Amino acid sequence: MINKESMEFLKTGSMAKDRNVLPKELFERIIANNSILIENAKVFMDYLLSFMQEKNFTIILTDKNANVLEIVGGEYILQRSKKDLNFLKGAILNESLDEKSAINLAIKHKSPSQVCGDEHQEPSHKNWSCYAAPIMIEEELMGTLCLSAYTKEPNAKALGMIIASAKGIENQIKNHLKTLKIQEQMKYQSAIVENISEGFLMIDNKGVVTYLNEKGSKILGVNKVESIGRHIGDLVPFKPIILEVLSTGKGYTDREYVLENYKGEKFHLLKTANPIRDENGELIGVIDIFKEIKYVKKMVNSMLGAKASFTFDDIVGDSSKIQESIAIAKNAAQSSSNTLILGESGTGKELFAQAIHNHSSRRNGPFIAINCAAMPKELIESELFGYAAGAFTGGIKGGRPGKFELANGGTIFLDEIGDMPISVQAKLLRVLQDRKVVRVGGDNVFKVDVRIIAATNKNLQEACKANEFRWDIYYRLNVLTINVPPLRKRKEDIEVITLHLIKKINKRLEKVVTGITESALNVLKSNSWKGNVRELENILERAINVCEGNEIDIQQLPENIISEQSMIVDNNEDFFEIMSLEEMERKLIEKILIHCKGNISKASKVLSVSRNTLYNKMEKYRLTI
Ligand SMILES: Nc1ncnc2c1ncn2[C@@H]1O[C@H](COP(=O)(O)OP(=O)(O)OP(=O)(O)O)[C@@H](O)[C@H]1O
Repeated sequence: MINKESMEFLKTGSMAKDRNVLPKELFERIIANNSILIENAKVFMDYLLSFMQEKNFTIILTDKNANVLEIVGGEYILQRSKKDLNFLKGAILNESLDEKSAINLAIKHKSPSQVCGDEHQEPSHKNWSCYAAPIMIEEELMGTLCLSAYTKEPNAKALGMIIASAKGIENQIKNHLKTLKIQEQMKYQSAIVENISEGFLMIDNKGVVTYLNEKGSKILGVNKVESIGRHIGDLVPFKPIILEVLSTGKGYTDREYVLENYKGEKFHLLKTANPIRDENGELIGVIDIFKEIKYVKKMVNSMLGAKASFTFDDIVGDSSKIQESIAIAKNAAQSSSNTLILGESGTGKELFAQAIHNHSSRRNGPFIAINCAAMPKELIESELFGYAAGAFTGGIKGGRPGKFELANGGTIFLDEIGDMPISVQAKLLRVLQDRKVVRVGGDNVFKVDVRIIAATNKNLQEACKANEFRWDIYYRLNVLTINVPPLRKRKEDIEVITLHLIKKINKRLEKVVTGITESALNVLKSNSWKGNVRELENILERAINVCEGNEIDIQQLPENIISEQSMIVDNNEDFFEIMSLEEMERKLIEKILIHCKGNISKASKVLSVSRNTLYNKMEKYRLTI
């Protein structure tokens, strides 16, 4: 209670020196910066106030610069301390003339201090005894706590009390900071767990869900918030395998599972579950991470490069035959129907298959190619359809998806389909009919969305007649058919393909070959190309490797190609004589000249060189008519 006398004093009593008070905005900023200090100190300040019997004191809290942040005390004593000591929120005490005040000393020495009665320098302070203690966190000063009693007499317990309270505040702040750190970490952790593409489930040792992320709740078909606190067995319509980890104490990595939730949604998952143990090794829960296999496959495909790199622009050739094939293939790209590409080996069937895929709506999906002839018969089935966990000894634990599953959402290219073993064809028929795959040794049926392109250099109808290939498969594959013509039936394409391949190989081998001489090109044009474009590519690669100039010449071509040309000229004559390439060229020109009875125009036509080139060669080899 403020009595009459006291009121009188407040009106007339001597005032503390008029000292600075922080401007409002700056004070608000300082308050915000010291919010943790204030929040934790306030509890102690209120407690101290209620604990003390006498009410002739105030308790103030300052920041590290002696700015008053908080003040508590009885109403009268607050007014009095305001007048005598400038104790009010926002006051700047370090500018006090009284450098020897308890607060300034505690700040300066970072240790508790007490200043009583006449020890004060300021006259208005002399009726007070002050006790201050620094508040330190990790050796850094945060502020001070000060008790000022309106009495000259020192109080034996006051300093001890203020030191203990400052220590209490320090501990409180440390805990507060720890909690904030933990909260922040948890925020990060939950941000991570919420943003991963996998489902994340945590149960305690009784099987009760303690955490489930958004993705996990989608897969399990349950409400994320409502699941917390419920037993996992009550949430799903199947026996949760995560409970096995609780009973065995053993986790597992990347096991494959197919689950169906209460909504009837089916998920094909790869699961990893691990027990959580406390510091004594006691099992306290299980963490379960499950990812949808379709994303795993996508990743596998992108890492294995299961992509089609060629487009129709890569199919070189101006002949009407190849242009016709390209037009049919472009049409095929617009549909998802099964497609059969027929052509001799090396004609570019895979090139066509890739171009079709890249031109189709599945271009962003995988392109998976498998050569049925290059694979041991026993492996084809599991390569194509995968195998279930434990299907055979030696198989990877947990099973493996096959090419059809990996091609989901894209295209599968079955090269050399004519070589597919008859035993595997029945299973292939099922995929062709209803796009369903059953792994070897398994019974789960996986639906796949795959476009099938098959290719062969065999006559499939003949193979069907010989019971080596199933008619039903043949008819299903033969929905759209593309015939890729052999190179010998489109000789007009040889020049443009050669130039295209030279560029391509040159780049790959980092060579400087830019072209081919006319005579070398003519040799190529008259070859029969049993191995088609692949053979041409190989011959050019070999030539570029041995070419020292920047044009490929006859000398760099293999002998069998040149001799094939001379055989055409004189196929009655055995050609086993060993001779140099130049000799061979000379002999060839000589034969042609004889064959054409010295007619230069005719001979140059047969040799496919200009008259000038022929004259030059004749001069070089000293040939006359
Ligand atoms: N028209 C073309 N233009 C450019 N390059 C071509 C052309 N045709 C084929 N090639 C190239 O020839 C090589 C063989 O082509 P590809 O592998 O597609 O033939 P294939 O018919 O599938 O062979 P196989 O029957 O032996 O599997 C590849 O390097 C390909 O790029």
